Amino acid sequence: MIHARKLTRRFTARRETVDAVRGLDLDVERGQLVAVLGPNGAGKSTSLRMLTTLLPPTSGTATVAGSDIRADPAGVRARIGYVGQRSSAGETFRVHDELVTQGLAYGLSRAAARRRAEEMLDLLDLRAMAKRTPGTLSGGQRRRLDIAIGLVHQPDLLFLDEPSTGLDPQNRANIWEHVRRLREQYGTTIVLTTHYLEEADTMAERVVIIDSGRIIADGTAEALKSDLAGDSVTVTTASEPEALLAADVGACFGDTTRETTTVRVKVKLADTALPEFLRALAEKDVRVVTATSARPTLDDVFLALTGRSLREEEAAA
Ligand SMILES: Nc1ncnc2c1ncn2[C@@H]1O[C@H](COP(=O)(O)OP(=O)(O)OP(=O)(O)O)[C@@H](O)[C@H]1O
Repeated sequence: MIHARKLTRRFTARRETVDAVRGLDLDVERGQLVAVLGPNGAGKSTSLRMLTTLLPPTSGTATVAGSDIRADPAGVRARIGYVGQRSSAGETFRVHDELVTQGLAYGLSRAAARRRAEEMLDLLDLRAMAKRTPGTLSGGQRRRLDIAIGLVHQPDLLFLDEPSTGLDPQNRANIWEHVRRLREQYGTTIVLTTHYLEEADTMAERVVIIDSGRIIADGTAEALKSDLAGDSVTVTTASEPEALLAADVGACFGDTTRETTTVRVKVKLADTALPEFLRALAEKDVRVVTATSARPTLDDVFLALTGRSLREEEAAA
C-alpha cells in the first residue's frame, strides 16, 4: 500500500531551515493498522502530508495505493482518504447532505453518493445527527463526521492525523472503536498519528516511532518493548550496605541502578528473573523489604532510544 524511500522535506522560513523529515523509508502492507508516534515537531504530520500529496517532498520517492506521489498525485488522492487535524466539514450543510456533497465531489453519481452517505451514517454512528449542522455536534461526533467524510469515496487506505487528540478518554475510546470497526468491515489499511502512548500500545498492531524527522523504531509494541526496553525488577533492602550488595548481585542479571536502598535491574523476562534474583539475594543474606517487577511501556522504549521521555515532553508542551 505504501512504499516510501528516502523521503525528505526541508522548510525554509525567514532564512531558517528546518529538516522536518530526513529520509523516511516506510513499507505498509494492505490491511495493516499502523500508529505513527512521536513528540511535537517530530515530523509526523509532514510525513503524512507528503504521502497524501498535500506537500511535495524535497527529495525521495513514494508509491501510495499504487500511484507515484509525484507523477500521479490525482491517482493517489482518488484511492486514499485523509483526515487532517482540522475539521474538513463546512458549517452550512446538514451532516447527511455534507456526506452526499463530498461523495459528488469525488465523482460518485447522486444515487451512489446517497447510498454511501447512508452507509457512513451507520458505520460512524451518526444517524441520530443526520439532520444537524456540524456546528451543533460535540467534539467526538465532529471527529466521527470528519472520518466519515474521509471515507465517502471508499478508499483502500485511510490516513488519520491525530484522530483522538483533544477528546476526553471516553470519546477517544469511541473513535478507536470506530477505527477498528472500519478495519473489520472494509479491510481498510489505516495509518494514523498519535501522541497517546497507551493508544498506540494497545490499539495498533504496528508502531512506528519518529523523532527529529527519522524513524527510530518500527515493530509491534510487544517486540519494541522487549527488544529495546526490557522488563525490570526492583527491590528495596533493609539497609544501604545490603543495597550495595544487592546491586552487585543485580549486575549479574542485567544493567543495574541503585538509589539508597532501592535497586533496579533491567532483565529480559521479569517473571522468571525476579524469583532467581531473590534466591541469589537470600544466599548473600540480603534482607529484602519489597520486591516488584514491571513490564516496560512505549515511553521506556522512547527513553531507551533517545534518552528523553515522550510523556514528559508532551506534558511540557
Ligand atoms: N510550513 C512550515 N514551515 C516551516 N516549518 C514547518 C512547516 N511545517 C512544519 N514545520 C516544522 O517541521 C517540523 C515537523 O513538523 P510536523 O508538523 O511534521 O511535526 P509533528 O510530528 O506532526 O508535530 P505535532 O505532533 O506537534 O503535530 C517542526 O519543526 C515544524 O515546526
